[in-house]
Amino acid sequence: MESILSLQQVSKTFKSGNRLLTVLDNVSFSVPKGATLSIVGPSGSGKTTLLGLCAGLDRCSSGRVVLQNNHLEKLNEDQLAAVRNKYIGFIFQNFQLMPTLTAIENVMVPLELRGEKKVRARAMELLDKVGIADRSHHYPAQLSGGEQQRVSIARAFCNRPGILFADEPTGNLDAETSEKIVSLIFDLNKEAGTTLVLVTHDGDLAAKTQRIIHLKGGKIVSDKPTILTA
Ligand SMILES: Nc1ncnc2c1ncn2[C@@H]1O[C@H](COP(=O)(O)OP(=O)(O)OP(=O)(O)O)[C@@H](O)[C@H]1O
Repeated sequence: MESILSLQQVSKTFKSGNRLLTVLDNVSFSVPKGATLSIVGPSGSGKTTLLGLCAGLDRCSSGRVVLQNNHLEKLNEDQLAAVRNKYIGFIFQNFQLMPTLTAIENVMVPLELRGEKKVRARAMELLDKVGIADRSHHYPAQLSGGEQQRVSIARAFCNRPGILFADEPTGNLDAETSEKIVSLIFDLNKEAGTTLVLVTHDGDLAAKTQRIIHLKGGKIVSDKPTILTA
């Protein structure tokens, strides 16, 4: 099956004083279009760093990241931004909404950057889909954590991304809100055929994806299909 994402021998090192810290060590895997995948592992194992490299938010020290036939290491910052805008949605654990913009404006920004027309109507449609159309004129500080996460999901889906990366999408939410957010992500995922790559500490959430990659000390220690019970 065609891959939307492929990593080949990816390593990431950081300088710490005069020492080199290897955070990702020779990581390789491919993700077929439309698949769902979780990346799990202990704190500090490199999960967030890996997601950032896959999404073109950061660059690897060696190796290759190929996303939708684009070799990310060969792109300059503007080209990377264009690839992110065209193919990628990203949901952060701490939402990362712009505090000075209302909910609807937060969703409109990426649409405007793409030069789309009727952006307000489209943003409203997305807020409606995630169930917070009635909060569209609230600023992030006036929204609960779950509501902010819904806005960030609407924003992540606004460019109809081929692939969605979510870093602990339910990490800051209570159990009930988490459940709603998870079904929202998987529903939107099914509807649009979006590939889903999640980082999570939540075993139940990981078990909902088709495959689980386990990282330890920056290396893949297992990469297996999930045994789906439902
Ligand atoms: N910019 C940086 N400079 C130096 N070290 C960094 C940098 N970013 C991350 N690291 C280190 O890389 C390691 C992996 O961090 P990362 O955030 O990817 O782990 P994680 O698996 O996502 O952890 P958690 O589950 O706690 O979020 C950590 O030891 C961290 O301190």
